[in-house]
Amino acid sequence: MTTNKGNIILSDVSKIYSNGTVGLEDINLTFNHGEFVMIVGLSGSGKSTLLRAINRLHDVSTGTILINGEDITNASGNKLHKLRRSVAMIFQNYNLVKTSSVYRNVMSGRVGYYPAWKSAFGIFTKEDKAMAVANLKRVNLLDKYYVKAKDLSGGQQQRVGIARAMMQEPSVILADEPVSGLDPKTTKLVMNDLKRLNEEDGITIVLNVHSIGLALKYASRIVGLKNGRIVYDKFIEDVDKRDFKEIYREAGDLSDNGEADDEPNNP
Ligand SMILES: Nc1ncnc2c1ncn2[C@@H]1O[C@H](COP(=O)(O)OP(=O)(O)OP(=O)(O)O)[C@@H](O)[C@H]1O
Repeated sequence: MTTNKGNIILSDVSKIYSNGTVGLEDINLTFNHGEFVMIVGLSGSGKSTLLRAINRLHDVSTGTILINGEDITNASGNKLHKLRRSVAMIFQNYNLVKTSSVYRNVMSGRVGYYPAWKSAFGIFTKEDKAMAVANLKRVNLLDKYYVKAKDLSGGQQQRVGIARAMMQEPSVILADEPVSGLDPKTTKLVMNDLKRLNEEDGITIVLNVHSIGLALKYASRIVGLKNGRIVYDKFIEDVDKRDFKEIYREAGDLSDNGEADDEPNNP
């Protein structure tokens, strides 16, 4: 039996913001189960718009997006709720409740499985509490269980964000510049956590990044955006480093291409 789990298909997707700005134009892309896709492009090229369209944080103007074989662009009610649950999101600014404990933040990833009143009172099953412990272990932060999010470093907060994402039992993780602002060593820890989830759990990962160095090091596929359009799409084995000059050239800005990152090596 074939399964669509972890597949994302965008067909003829465009996004025009209400002020007339074109966020995305004629995007046709298929991400398959288990891919680690890194989206590169200059600031304003449409990377965040793409991720927000995939989990329907905003509506697209035209086109359709299938997640696990189901159309999220027209979904509502229970169907939308279930589709969103299968797509976890990791944010640049971590999006944690800073005054809450690590445990509470991680458990909040589970609320999609509970009626609102139960999660509001923090009523979770033993199994789900055990899942929180297991996910904190996976990101090596179990010792921070009771610590408030605000007392963690940026890298630790992002890894709590990853543990929280895992509580959704997602088939897809969307990560919007999850390592921007982190130092190279911490970046490596966060990226290695994501790579491990991708390889061990087969979770499809779509990750926005400014750094070409990081994309070359971790991606199984690299997609380049410019002005809301796809200008590059290659599997890592077909990538030539020189290709990226093309993506960045027109803006005349090669300073932000990530070559200052640590050299590619095995994660
Ligand atoms: N809410 C909005 N309203 C109007 N225009 C927007 C909105 N959000 C984004 N845009 C515009 O859409 C285009 C794509 O923006 P987007 O944030 O997707 O780019 P990006 O590649 O993620 O940039 P960055 O790397 O800086 O995060 C830009 O021209 C941006 O100004």
